[in-house]
Amino acid sequence: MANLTSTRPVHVCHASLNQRSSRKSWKGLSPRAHVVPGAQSASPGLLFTAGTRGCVTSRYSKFAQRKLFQVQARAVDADIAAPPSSSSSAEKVDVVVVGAGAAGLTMAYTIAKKFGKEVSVAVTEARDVVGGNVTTRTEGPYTWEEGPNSFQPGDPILEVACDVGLQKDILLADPGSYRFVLWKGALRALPASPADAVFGDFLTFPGKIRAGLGAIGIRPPPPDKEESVKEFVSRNLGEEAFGRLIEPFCSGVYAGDPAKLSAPAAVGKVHRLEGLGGSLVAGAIQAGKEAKENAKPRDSRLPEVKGQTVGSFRGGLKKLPEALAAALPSPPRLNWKLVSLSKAAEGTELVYDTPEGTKTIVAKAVVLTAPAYVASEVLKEAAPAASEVLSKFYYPPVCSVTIVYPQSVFREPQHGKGPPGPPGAGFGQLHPRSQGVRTLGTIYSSSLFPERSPKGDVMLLHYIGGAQDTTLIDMSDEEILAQIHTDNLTTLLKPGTELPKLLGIKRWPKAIPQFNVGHLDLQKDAKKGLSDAGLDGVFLGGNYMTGVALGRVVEYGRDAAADIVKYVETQKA
Ligand SMILES: Cc1cc2nc3c(=O)[nH]c(=O)nc-3n(C[C@H](O)[C@H](O)[C@H](O)COP(=O)(O)OP(=O)(O)OC[C@H]3O[C@@H](n4cnc5c(N)ncnc54)[C@H](O)[C@@H]3O)c2cc1C
Ligand SMILES: C=Cc1c2[nH]c(c1C)Cc1[nH]c(c(CCC(=O)O)c1C)Cc1[nH]c(c(C)c1CCC(=O)O)Cc1[nH]c(c(C)c1C=C)C2
Repeated sequence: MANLTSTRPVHVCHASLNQRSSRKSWKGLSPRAHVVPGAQSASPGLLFTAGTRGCVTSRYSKFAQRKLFQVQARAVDADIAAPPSSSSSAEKVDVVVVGAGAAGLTMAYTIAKKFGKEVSVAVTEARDVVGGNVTTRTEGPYTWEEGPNSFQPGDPILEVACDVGLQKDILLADPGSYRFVLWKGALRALPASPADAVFGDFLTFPGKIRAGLGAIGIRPPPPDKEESVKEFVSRNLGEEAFGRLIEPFCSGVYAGDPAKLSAPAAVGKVHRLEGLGGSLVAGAIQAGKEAKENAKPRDSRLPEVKGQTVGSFRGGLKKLPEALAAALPSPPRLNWKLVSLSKAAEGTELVYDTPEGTKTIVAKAVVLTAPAYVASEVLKEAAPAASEVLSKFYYPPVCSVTIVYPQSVFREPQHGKGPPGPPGAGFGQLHPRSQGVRTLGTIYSSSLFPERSPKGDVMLLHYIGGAQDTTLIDMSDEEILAQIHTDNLTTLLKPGTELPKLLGIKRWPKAIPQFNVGHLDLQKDAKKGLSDAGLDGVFLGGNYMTGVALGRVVEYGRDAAADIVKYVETQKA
């Protein structure tokens, strides 16, 4: 059996968009294979594998290629931020955004849209595809996500989606989509509201009393140190609420370890409430008042968002990065891997490894949206202290596994809300580490977005691995599939159900940055390290700085664009 490890390099095909130096060269196909450290490895599914191993190009939709081609042609004609024809002369650009994930593309799009006349912007991307963690796949009648499965439909991400023409493609899942937690052999629906928590059977009677008293402030006072999520929640709401509610939540957002995650950094919105009102309940009332006072009129293009819904796009999440990339005045430079940064007379010099050799850009401002471990590497020479701090952000491995069972193999669950898959309503289920199931959680993909798989098929997305199970990634595809199926037999399936159809296993050797105790200090120290090295024009915009939610990185890209432009203007003055 193949034993794929986290250190396995990924060879990225180049035979797609090649959009550099000269008018002629974009058509050229470079045969050179390129190793991209930090790029994520994709294991092809056992079902649809032919010819796709290691070649990400095939996943890039023809539509997006055509769109980028059109934009490319426009950009070349207008000579917008066109790179120099000679590799020896450094190109000059006002803002370079490193990384064409959701954050970088939103940042570049916003700068171009709002400030495009005054400020030039270029996006550079190490891989041959845009989207970063957002990697939707379509094979035959199935469409599935390998990274994020959906987003919280906050106004910023919805507004950006409308701006780039996706208004009609926004999908909001059934607002009654239950989140289930496995507890003592049964799946139990997570309380959807405080009233549910009080009157439902998710917590025992003593557990409810403890949580209720703690929430109104009858609990030990905050200690004089940064608490972990486990400490903070156990102190405020009791051990039971922690184990049944918050421990699985930490898996479902960070794939993390709640004994290590920092309360102020990882669950800042809840942590803040205690300080705001003296207790969680008083703080929530105060925060509600503040939110009402600060509410802005809502953009009329945005859909109404009801209940516990989550969002995506027709065709999958990748539609957003593709639409952002297509709306840029000059397309992202794919296969441009940043290797180093240094201070230059007119700003910051960026050195790239590209299929045409080494290229250099000098920028007034640089926004690094690549992961912290990449930022650490490229800053080694120019800012050793910042580089050292950036190497400390921890990203555990996670695998995402999408499979299909026929509807007939599911048991009728005790919760009475129907089995996964239409017409059963549900978002998915989480498995606390204490419950003896290795899979972290399962998204009911075909319940959430039924048009992504044929009727009668139940498509499930599993996440497995994380901060408390780091050796999972060393297992073979067959072993991972067998583990997922065993776990499904425990939680969902009729005994004797046969192995499912496997659509794909995606290995994320470094998945999600952990906002562990000390995270806020690391963030401050990383910024200070840059400033001490004289790199004031280099901005850290990765999700380890902004927050991990997809909606949050888009919000950052949109809202921080003005600050970057302001900085550029001070440099031009
Ligand atoms: C398995 C998984 C599940 C998730 N589930 C959810 C979810 O359900 N909901 C949710 O809201 N969020 C989820 N997230 C989190 C969310 O997807 C990410 O936080 C978000 O997509 C990060 O976007 P970004 O643009 O900040 O970074 P990235 O997407 O990491 O983009 C950074 C880009 O930088 C590029 N790059 C790297 N090195 C270089 C270099 N040297 N030179 C140039 N470019 C470089 C990368 O190739 C990449 O394209 C999930 C994440 C993972 C991994
Ligand atoms: C089990 C692994 C993971 C699942 N999703 C993620 C991981 C690591 C990543 C993730 N999920 C959410 C976010 C965004 C958080 C935000 O602030 O918007 C991220 C980065 C959303 C989310 N998913 C679940 C919950 C409870 C949340 C928070 C907000 C919400 O209620 O929607 C639950 C959940 N996540 C996963 C599963 C299987 C699952 C089941 C109920 C997968």
